[in-house]
Amino acid sequence: MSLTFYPITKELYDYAVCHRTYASDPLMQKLRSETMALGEISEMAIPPEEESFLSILVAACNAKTAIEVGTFTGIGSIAIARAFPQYGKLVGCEINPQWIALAYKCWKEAGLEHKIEAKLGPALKTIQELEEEVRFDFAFIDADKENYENYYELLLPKMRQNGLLDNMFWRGRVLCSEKSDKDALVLNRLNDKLSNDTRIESVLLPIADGVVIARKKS
Ligand SMILES: C[S@@+](CC[C@H](N)C(=O)[O-])C[C@H]1O[C@@H](n2cnc3c(N)ncnc32)[C@H](O)[C@@H]1O
Repeated sequence: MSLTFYPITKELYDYAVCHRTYASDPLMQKLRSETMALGEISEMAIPPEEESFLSILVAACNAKTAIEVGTFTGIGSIAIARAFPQYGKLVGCEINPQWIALAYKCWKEAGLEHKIEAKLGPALKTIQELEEEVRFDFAFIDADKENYENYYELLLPKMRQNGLLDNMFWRGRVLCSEKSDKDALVLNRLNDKLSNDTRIESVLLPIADGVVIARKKS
């Protein structure tokens, strides 16, 4: 097995972030500065390269319906919704009304409010209450880690094709699964499960905080 990889530096990371399409998109820049102004909690937002990655993935698989579990201030939802064709629909699950209010403002500014339906409340309940026949082309799981496996199991039967799970490195803590670190244990167990799950084909990519792409097998 090849062990070839190139360790990333801050300079190389910044270089990568600058070298992408829409790197200086004014709407995203504005939303990012409003998110940063929230202080430490802004760390929850997906990084710029992941935002572009999401858009490209959604467009590449021609997704028209999607669900985001954990919407926060809306960066991921905008990245997904603007990659849709004319009639796409995203369900955005979020527990905190303050974040949804901020996201909604930006959806309107982006002219995407008709493509995104915010579902306020615990995402587990939202997903359980979806109509039986609802199906998604794409899912982005990015909320409370303790429920990641539940989100995965509930959404898999509803998926037509691809899904993405964020924070699967949990800032490196998946490597040292201390009993006290429940989220690291959950994610470590889920990484093991996903790589052996015959229902999907998956890869854990070393970008952002570790991103799993899972393709549902037909
Ligand atoms: C990492 S952030 C999501 C970042 C977002 N996807 C983005 O594009 O920037 C996680 C979000 O999940 C929300 N959240 C946490 N637990 C939740 C739950 N049980 N149900 C719904 N949302 C939840 C948090 O309020 C937070 O906004």
